[in-house]
Amino acid sequence: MSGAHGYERVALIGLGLIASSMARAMRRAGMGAEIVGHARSEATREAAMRIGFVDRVTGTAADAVEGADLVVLATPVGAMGAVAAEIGPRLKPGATLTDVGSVKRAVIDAVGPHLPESVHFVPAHPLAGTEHSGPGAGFASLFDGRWCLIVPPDGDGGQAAADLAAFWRRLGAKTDVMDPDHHDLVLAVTSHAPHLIAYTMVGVADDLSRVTDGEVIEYSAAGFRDFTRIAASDPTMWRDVFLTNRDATLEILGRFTEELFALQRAIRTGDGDLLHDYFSRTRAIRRGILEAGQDIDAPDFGRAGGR
Ligand SMILES: NC(=O)C1=CN([C@@H]2O[C@H](COP(=O)(O)OP(=O)(O)OC[C@H]3O[C@@H](n4cnc5c(N)ncnc54)[C@H](O)[C@@H]3O)[C@@H](O)[C@H]2O)C=CC1
Ligand SMILES: O=C(O)C(=O)Cc1ccc(O)cc1
Repeated sequence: MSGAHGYERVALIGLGLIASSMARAMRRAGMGAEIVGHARSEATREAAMRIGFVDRVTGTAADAVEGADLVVLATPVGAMGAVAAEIGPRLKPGATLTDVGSVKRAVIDAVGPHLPESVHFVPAHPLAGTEHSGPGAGFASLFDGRWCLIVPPDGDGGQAAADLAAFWRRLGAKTDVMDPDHHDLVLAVTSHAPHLIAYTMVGVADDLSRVTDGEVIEYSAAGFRDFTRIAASDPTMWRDVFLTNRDATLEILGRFTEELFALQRAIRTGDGDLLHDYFSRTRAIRRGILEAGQDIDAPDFGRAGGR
């Protein structure tokens, strides 16, 4: 490594949306690092070279990490343990290994045991993405103004974590440090449960549209269109998120169903006050976020110009 956050060679394992966006953002920032990529399929390796966001590609993950100062696991979370087992013995002493997975405790447990003492393990999670996947889906500005959470297994992660945070800031992100279990609970509320709800709602509408001959989709209003966007997200990635963040997701979904039943009951019994109070509370939350000046991703149809 040369100087603060000056990784000279960066290896990206899994060349999809996130890895290709990172590579593009590195180039945009003028980082001179050599970018080596590994993808399992020849077609993905060829696409990465053709698009030009990597300097070279390798047929195995172990070859990609040779001599790399920073190694980024950017596969679905369920694949990370096996990749770590393969690359562990080939990692350069003093290198930093990170990941971009949406779940952190399961990744720490699956990856950590395969790493030599001489390697710094600094898990991370950029809170930015889209419903698209693959090497062609990435773009350099994906992380601009978005959080990247640095999630060291113990404590603050020391200098390696500070260097990784500085690297993410050069990619355009804001950074913060978070404890792994807290991360998984927060993300279960803000991302994982909402995705499951979107998947379910679109599934229900799809069942219904068979009955009504497509009109659910034809006349879908904005809210439902947002659900269809989210429910178009990568099936492998999201299967792995739910299987690996099982406890936190089930905890949040349990609370969600309780509240849903309470609202369902209010509708059945005609309890308009309960419904009105509930919706007033949730409206105040949204307004509070906007007044605090925080970026909200979902299009705001109440404001001119949408987003
Ligand atoms: N898509 C999103 O919006 C976000 C995703 N993430 C996380 O980033 C990671 C990557 O996600 P994306 O880039 O969106 O996925 P993607 O599907 O675009 O790319 C992942 C790539 O990894 C490859 N892969 C799977 N198993 C592999 C293995 N064993 N060895 C090598 N490559 C393998 C896949 O073929 C695919 O090309 C996931 O862990 C996800 O949880 C984090 C933030 C946002
Ligand atoms: O596209 C969307 O709305 C997202 O929610 C993107 C996203 C997906 C998974 C993550 O771990 C972080 C961000």
